[in-house]
Amino acid sequence: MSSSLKPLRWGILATGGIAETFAKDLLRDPSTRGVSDVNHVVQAAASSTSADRAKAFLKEVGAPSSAKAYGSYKELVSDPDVDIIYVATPHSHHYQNTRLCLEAGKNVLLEKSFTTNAEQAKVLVDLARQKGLFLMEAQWTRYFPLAINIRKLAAEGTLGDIKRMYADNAFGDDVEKKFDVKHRMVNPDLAGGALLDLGIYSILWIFQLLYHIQPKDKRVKPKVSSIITPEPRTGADECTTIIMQFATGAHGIATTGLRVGSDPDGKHSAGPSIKIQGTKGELQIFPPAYRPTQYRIIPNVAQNSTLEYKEVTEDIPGHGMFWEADECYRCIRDGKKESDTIPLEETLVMMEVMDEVRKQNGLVYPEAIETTDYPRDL
Ligand SMILES: NC(=O)C1=CN([C@@H]2O[C@H](COP(=O)(O)OP(=O)(O)OC[C@H]3O[C@@H](n4cnc5c(N)ncnc54)[C@H](OP(=O)(O)O)[C@@H]3O)[C@@H](O)[C@H]2O)C=CC1
Ligand SMILES: O=C1OC[C@@H](O)[C@H](O)[C@H]1O
Repeated sequence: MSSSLKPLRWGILATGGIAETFAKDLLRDPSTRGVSDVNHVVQAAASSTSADRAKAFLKEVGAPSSAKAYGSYKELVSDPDVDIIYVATPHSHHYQNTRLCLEAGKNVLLEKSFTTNAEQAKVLVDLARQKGLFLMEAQWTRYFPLAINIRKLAAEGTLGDIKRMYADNAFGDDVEKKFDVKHRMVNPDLAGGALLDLGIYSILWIFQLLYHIQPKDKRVKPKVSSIITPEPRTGADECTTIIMQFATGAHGIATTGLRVGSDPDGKHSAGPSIKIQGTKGELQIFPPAYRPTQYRIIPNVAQNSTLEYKEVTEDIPGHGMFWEADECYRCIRDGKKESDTIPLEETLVMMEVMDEVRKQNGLVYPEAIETTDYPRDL
């Protein structure tokens, strides 16, 4: 597929599960999602394991034969033909890897959660600003048309004043059977645990409505109260519940966990996992919170709401990661250094909330991955 539009030449840093999904989405024809103003190119991929691994990755995702395969991240960031790097390593590595990219003058799309703590996030944000580079946290769900529609109708007051939200993103796995103690989902050395991996989606849904669409003076860090139950083998957080009170007075209750899930039978029998409760009505979103396709609106009859009950389904033509990539394309084309949909300031506040949750519960990761020292071998 050729395009007359200027290409955005992507470098993929790491060759794991999500890197593969992302690269495949990048290579989808944009017209299948009704988009005609972007031109993504997979220019190169790097694996810290070997160049062969990067080569196999490029083949697997269907990249053009001209795409370069590197056996180290350093080689990737030195490639002058790469415009932007997608960092897809575990959370523990985000700070070191992204700093490597920024120091080399590359724009970055960084997987969630941005870093292990807010201090690291601040260093990256300051560095990107100082160097005039584009930097964005890959909160892909915010770019779904479904999420854009929900933010819009809430901002227009369709639900009335939003007073409370519940948001759950949890898996119901047999943890010991599914995750070896070294697995990134439970391994503290990789900043594993429910909070940074899954809980961030519960928090991001609450932030979209109770923070992002609010007037500027209401966009301040919420009060936070939380509890964590640790995973018995590793001490990573296994079940985490957070209550936030925002400047509007609204409450946001974010839950996450590894052992009891949002959608136990995978058929939505357990109902919605996100509830946005306004004075005129409630909007409910069905799981999974990270890739939702269905919501419904329920009128609040006690307040004579004129809202009508409505169910909406929005299918996704692929996995859905291309929408955040399209945002990167447009921002870079237009000379923007960050996205309005997840501003760096909001990423920092979300990181501060997660720091607070960890502090309240004594959850610390190893010093090597909490430090802002650079460079550091992990
Ligand atoms: N947006 C989304 O829907 C999803 C986002 N994620 C996020 O993406 C990131 C990666 O997750 P995922 O792809 O599932 O993870 P994987 O374990 O599948 O892949 C991580 C990759 O990182 C590289 N890596 C470098 N150092 C290490 C190390 N010490 N241990 C393990 N891997 C290392 C490896 O690639 P190589 O050998 O090539 O260097 C590895 O394949 C996380 O931040 C996670 O939160 C994950 C799943 C879904
Ligand atoms: O971001 C994510 O969304 C999907 C989950 O499967 C994954 O663990 C998480 O990292």
